Amino acid sequence: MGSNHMEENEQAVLFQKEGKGKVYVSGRSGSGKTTLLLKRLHFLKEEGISFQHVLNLAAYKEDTRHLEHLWTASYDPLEEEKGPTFKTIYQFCYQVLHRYHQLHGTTLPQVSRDFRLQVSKMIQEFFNVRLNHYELDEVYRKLCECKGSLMVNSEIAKISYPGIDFLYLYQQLEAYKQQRSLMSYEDLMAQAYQCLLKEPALCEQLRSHYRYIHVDDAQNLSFAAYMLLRLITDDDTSIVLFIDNDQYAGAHAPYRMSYEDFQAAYPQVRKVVLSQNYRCDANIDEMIQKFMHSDHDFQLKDDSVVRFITAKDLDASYRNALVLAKNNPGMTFLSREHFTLLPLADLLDQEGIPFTVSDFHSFFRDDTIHDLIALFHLMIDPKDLRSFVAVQKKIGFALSERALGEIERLLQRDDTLDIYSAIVNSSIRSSAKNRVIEHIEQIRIAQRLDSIKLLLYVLTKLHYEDYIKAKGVTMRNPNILVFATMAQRYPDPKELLRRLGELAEIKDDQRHAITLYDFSQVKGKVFEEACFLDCLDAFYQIFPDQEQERRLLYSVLSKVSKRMVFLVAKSAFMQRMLPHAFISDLYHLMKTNDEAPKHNEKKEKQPTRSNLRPGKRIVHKTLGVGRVRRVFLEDDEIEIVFADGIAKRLKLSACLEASMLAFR
Ligand SMILES: Nc1ncnc2c1ncn2[C@@H]1O[C@H](COP(=O)(O)OP(=O)(O)OP(=O)(O)O)[C@@H](O)[C@H]1O
Repeated sequence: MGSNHMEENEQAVLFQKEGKGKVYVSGRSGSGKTTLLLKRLHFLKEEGISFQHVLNLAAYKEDTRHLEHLWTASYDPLEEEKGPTFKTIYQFCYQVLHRYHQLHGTTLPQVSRDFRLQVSKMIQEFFNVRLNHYELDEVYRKLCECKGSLMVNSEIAKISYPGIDFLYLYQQLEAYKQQRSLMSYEDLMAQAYQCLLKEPALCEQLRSHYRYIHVDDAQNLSFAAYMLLRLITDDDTSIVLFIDNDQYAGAHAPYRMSYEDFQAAYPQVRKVVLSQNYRCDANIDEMIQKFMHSDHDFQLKDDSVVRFITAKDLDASYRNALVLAKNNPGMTFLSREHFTLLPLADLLDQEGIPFTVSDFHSFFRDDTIHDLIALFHLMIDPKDLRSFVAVQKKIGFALSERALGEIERLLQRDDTLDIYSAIVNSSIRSSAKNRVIEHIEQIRIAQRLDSIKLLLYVLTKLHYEDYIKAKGVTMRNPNILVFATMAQRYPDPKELLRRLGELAEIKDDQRHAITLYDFSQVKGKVFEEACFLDCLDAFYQIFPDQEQERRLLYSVLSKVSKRMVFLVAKSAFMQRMLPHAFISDLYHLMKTNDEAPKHNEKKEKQPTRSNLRPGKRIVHKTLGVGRVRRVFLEDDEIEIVFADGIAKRLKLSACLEASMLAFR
């Protein structure tokens, strides 16, 4: 009661006559920030302020739609009046740039979402360094940060990354974009700011037009965006940030604006702190608060709102999801990675259970999957020249274009030949021929293998694994595990290919009951009941920076109000799987709660090779506090994520012998 009353008093700053002032509204997920924003807009309307002079910014398009929907539902159910408009910061910056280029008669560059591929090529070309998916992600984020934080060259030059001259890379990327008249989302914000600096008249126009600025989910803004807002505000402009710095902020160089920084930018800022969680069940709220803040005083009353279900393998885990879907038509299924939804979509489709899945076709666009499908086609049909051409270099056959041309002619002339007999009959150099001949017998035997054995065969015996390894893809990668799950489900390779073909045709726009989303699609959505499909370490290796991963999981968890289920599998594709460290944390948090006070006070045992398990909180004598992420007993290594979110691999025996580790 007391705190509610306090909050009301604090909120009153948002409802002063004429609604002026600068306010920093900070509140965790579900604390009512968006609700308060809408209430404030309604208040301004009642005060007679025209929405024309109000700029409402949100992070994503999905959020703007959600806000429009909420406004109509709460304040204008009959849709009688023109309501407030909501824009993303990117839309706003684009409009600023558009005006600027119109004034100068220049052409506005095109916005392109992602330059990752280009950056990867540049790194290979200039520094002869091949980065895997995660390393590339890290470098790309740093590049984005340089732009979003308006860094000057001398600051960029201080960034170090093994084998890469960072400033040179940054400058090359800039030159690449400029030559092609392209820009990224970070450029959009930085350029809009720079254009306003150069064009005071445009700045003044915007300043006198927008007298009220609201930013929902302000944790997503970049530093450049904040600087831009600074330019279009004066002493009389009201600017209100609604912010939760715990939540995952998007990929476009987010800047965590603290209250102190905001205060430094604007004198006389007021602060409103919202501390309730109106959305989630109290026990879920306890769990997510403890998950984000280890010092939170954890008080759990009922752990039944959160369930963990372990299956013997990944296929069985998806079957558990199917049972949940049958019994709970209102349940939403969430996955960390987009295409890990595919095996569930397959089961739902088989059972005729209506579902909606938004574009899991990335699975079919994935290079490795493309190759595996071609390899399977080739194994089933040794005359399939198209598939052979697509993969032959990747499995070390390395036949020249000329040789392929000759094989094609031989096949056309004699339809009793398959590719391998054509190669034997051809005039191709014997060294090249022999590379294929040594496999022919086995390839013919492989035609009779079941899908899983065939997958193993192409990966190991045909050495496709060597090819993907060089690109940083291992047998534990989600795409391989999903393919293997489907292979296990459809033992006949022909049937497997047929089914994958069918699934590739499933359209995105089905309007059905059960919904399947990956984490990136959760924006602007809330759920009563959710099942987390792929809670495995192998599926969560997305951000090298674990703090980001934690924030992302927190943002998703906090959108589930009543009940959640986590699915874990013990194995996949004959490999032992581990639950992701964060899911393990949640599990231990919920399950050990009963004994927690007594148990925790007892001194933990000394760490040993057998009790150092993923999720354990430890202290390292020199590196400080951290959490065990993985233990590689065979390699005598332990991977620990330290407080700064960076994972380090250490020699396990050295740590134990020198008593470097203790449990927390
Ligand atoms: N004062 C309140 N009393 C009761 N319910 C509230 C109150 N404020 C908000 N709610 C409800 O709580 C839920 C969460 O509110 P809201 O979406 O505004 O939170 P939020 O802080 O914006 O969350 P997020 O950061 O996750 O977007 C909504 O269902 C909303 O209707």
